[in-house]
Amino acid sequence: MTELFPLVLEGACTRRGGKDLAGPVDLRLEGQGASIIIGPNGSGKTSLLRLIHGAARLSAGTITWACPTDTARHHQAFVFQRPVMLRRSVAQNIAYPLRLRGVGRRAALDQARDWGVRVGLADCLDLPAPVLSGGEQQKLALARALITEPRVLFLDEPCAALDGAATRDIETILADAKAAGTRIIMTTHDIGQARRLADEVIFLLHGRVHDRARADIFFDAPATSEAAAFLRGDIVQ
Ligand SMILES: Nc1ncnc2c1ncn2[C@@H]1O[C@H](COP(=O)(O)OP(=O)(O)OP(=O)(O)O)[C@@H](O)[C@H]1O
Repeated sequence: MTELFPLVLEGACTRRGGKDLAGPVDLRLEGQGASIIIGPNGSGKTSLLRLIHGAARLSAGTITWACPTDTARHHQAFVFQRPVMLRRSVAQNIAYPLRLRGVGRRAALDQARDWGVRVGLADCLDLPAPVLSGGEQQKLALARALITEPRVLFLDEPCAALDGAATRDIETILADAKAAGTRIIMTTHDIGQARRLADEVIFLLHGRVHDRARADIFFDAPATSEAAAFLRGDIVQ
């Protein structure tokens, strides 16, 4: 199996309209577990995630996977805060990435139905996807991402608009994916969620990595006063 990691960022920046959205960032990511990116509003969490995934343009520095970048991209999936639903059934939505990869209609739909059941959408598989609730749409988005068996799953605030029950279901799906070997790189505003899911925390401030530590160390004894203040709920600028 092709090795994707370590992933190494050196002086990586992304700019838009003459403004640095994130960077410069130096980061080395190994191939296991869940890295959770946290930080104040506007600190660059989404921009960094998009940059690593290849959805934002690298304006300076380098991002190097252990394999060719195209190969790494093929093994990634990205889940957005507000998933885009195709005007098709739930099962057809979940099957869509397999169809794009050339899997036949029947085989893709069979797998999609399996994934739909796994994420708790068994009763909705034949409904039009746009009628689902926010939590159900996010479960669909996860099934649609996981059906390609990505080695790396990027998630940008996947539970931001969800209630507690839907959030718990999504976190269970993510924990299962991690246990099955999927590398998770995710942003969240929710410190409790970061505590529940993180193996390591990357704390951003002004587009840069201000602190990074194993999750237990970060939450018990953050190394910087800004991270400590953020965890207390203070406004950090
Ligand atoms: N398309 C864009 N064009 C110009 N500026 C942008 C764009 N997207 C984001 N920004 C700015 O870049 C900075 C980083 O934004 P980003 O969304 O990455 O931060 P964030 O930490 O994810 O924020 P939030 O917690 O509010 O979601 C912010 O100052 C934001 O206003």
